[in-house]
Amino acid sequence: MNRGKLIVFSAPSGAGKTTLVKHALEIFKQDLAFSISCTTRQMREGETHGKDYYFLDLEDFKQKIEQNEFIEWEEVYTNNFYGTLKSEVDRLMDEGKSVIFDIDVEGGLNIKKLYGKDCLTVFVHPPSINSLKERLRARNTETEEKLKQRLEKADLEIATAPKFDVVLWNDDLDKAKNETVSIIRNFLNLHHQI
Ligand SMILES: Nc1ncnc2c1ncn2[C@@H]1O[C@H](COP(=O)(O)OP(=O)(O)OP(=O)(O)O)[C@@H](O)[C@H]1O
Ligand SMILES: Nc1nc2c(ncn2[C@@H]2O[C@H](COP(=O)(O)O)[C@@H](O)[C@H]2O)c(=O)[nH]1
Repeated sequence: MNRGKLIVFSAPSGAGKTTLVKHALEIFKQDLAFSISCTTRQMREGETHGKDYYFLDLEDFKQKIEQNEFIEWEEVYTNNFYGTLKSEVDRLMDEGKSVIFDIDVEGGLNIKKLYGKDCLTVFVHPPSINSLKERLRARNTETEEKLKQRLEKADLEIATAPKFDVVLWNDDLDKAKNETVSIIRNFLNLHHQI
């Protein structure tokens, strides 16, 4: 069986990576699977354990770090840990799927270092910092303090864009969705009708 490839979507919070990754998963149902990360942050309304994330308490997360279960992990925001499990990626690749990741910029670049040319890194670029603020406010998932924490990192995160294989501007959402499909179709050599 052919081993799949890896596609990483990274961006500052609010740029739209989750939206675009979900679209890709709908379009490439047969070929692509989502790497479900572990996190210690609180579950949001509408999220499901084992679908959006594996929601762990800090003790369990730290145990997994000690047992070397993560390919990469980060304390992305103060007291909120996120990590990609080796077992998750192996399981999906053993099924012959390519794997798509929605992870922060450091994690994304670390995965690229590990997998090299089998991995495509996509930086989702917001039109402006102000657009991040507006989108996060409209998403209504963060307190003002958490929103500030997320926005404070955005400039530094945007500065890493040139390190990614592809920079995808997410201004007009339909256009960004179409670009997402064409980037993935090319990388996975899926030239059949979808
Ligand atoms: N092009 C766009 N125009 C306007 N709103 C958008 C656009 N793309 C995404 N959004 C909206 O912006 C909000 C943030 O998008 P999303 O949750 O996908 O971002 P994210 O990068 O995954 O953020 P986080 O890192 O915080 O999880 C969502 O409510 C989404 O519906
Ligand atoms: N380094 C990693 N970053 C991850 C992982 N899973 C998610 N994330 C990133 O964290 C922030 C915040 O996510 P949210 O769901 O709380 O809004 C965002 O940039 C995610 O992409 C991971 O396994 N490793």
